[in-house]
Amino acid sequence: MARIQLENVKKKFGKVTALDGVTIDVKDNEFFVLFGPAGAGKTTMLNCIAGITLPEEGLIKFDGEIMNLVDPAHRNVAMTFENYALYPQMTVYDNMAAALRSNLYKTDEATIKEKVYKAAKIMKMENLLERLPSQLSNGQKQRVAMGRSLVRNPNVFLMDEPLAHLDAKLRNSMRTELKKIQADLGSTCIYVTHDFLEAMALGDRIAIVKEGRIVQVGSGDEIYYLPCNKFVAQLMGEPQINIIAGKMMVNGSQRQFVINVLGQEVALPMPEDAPLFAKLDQLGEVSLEMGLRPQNIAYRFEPAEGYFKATVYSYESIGNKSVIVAECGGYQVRMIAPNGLHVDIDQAVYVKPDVGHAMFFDGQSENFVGRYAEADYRALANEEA
Ligand SMILES: Nc1ncnc2c1ncn2[C@@H]1O[C@H](COP(=O)(O)OP(=O)(O)OP(=O)(O)O)[C@@H](O)[C@H]1O
Repeated sequence: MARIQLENVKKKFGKVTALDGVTIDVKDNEFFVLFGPAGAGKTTMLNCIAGITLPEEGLIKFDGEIMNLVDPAHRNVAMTFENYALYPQMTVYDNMAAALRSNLYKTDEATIKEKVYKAAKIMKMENLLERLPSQLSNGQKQRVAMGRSLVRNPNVFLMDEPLAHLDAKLRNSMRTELKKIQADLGSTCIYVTHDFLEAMALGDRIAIVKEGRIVQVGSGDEIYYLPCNKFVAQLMGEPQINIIAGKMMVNGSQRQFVINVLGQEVALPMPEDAPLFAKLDQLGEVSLEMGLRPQNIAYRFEPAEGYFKATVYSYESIGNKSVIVAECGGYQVRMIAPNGLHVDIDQAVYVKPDVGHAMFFDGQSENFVGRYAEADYRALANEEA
């Protein structure tokens, strides 16, 4: 297993810049997640590490050794592709054994058998070993592709959305299994996903990728609670964080976040947080955006003090919970609710933002300015580092 580094790696495809100076340092034995929107450059990063794609600039290092000119077969990486890449004419057993039988590894058949059965057991597919890929479901093919990586002892596992085609239940159990396997094998793993929960569950650290650049690297908690900008805050969370534009004002000794509701100024009283206010004061009276997670907006169906009247725009289940989207004075706010409520579209709902959990972004640059209880979250992030 190995430490994997990319230093200022650049890759263009024609006019498209896929990687625009990527630097990452993945520790030995780390589970490192690449998370970002489609087309951000995640797969290209894996391909550069595997040697399938040659970057125009920058270095790829394994344990400090420059690999740029080492061909893929000699990098000893195990890559699991989203499209499985199985040999159609070979049984599952032979697919899994293929790499070990190659000239490069020349493993004896008894060892191969032991390794294939061990991987098949982990992947819960001992009963599939005699089948051909055409006789497998997509989810089963995916497990074979993963199993094929597991039989090797590679420098690094590169996994490109390996669980994407599995149904939700299998995906959950495989996710737990994967993390366990990685810990047991003591392996370095670089894992691409679109799925926020998967990134949070698996990553020792997560790198946020946007337009060929690394925007932020940190533990899941660090990125979730202390996102470096609005883009990261919006990416990290399901349902997405609420963003409300406004200005911080002082009224006597009371801070207020003033927002515009249908042409009227509405002031939200802000609880005291001296370090946060000091940061905001430094900025002066600039436009801000307040980020408030859906779980930090309370709702009820009868009027109450401190609650704003809104109407239900949608009520939708997202698995084990639901999201109520409410419309209030031109704003749409997302809130978490239990499944199975009796809620009608357009009915009245009363909402109350718990602004004591807010984070703030500069309205112009969209960079993170500060948040409530920031020191506590920084301490949590340092503990995890
Ligand atoms: N072989 C190629 N030829 C031309 N353009 C490419 C090629 N491979 C990738 N690109 C482009 O490079 C950019 C990065 O692509 P990449 O596949 O790395 O993104 P990604 O983050 O993995 O996206 P997804 O999550 O959709 O797989 C995209 O704009 C893509 O269209």
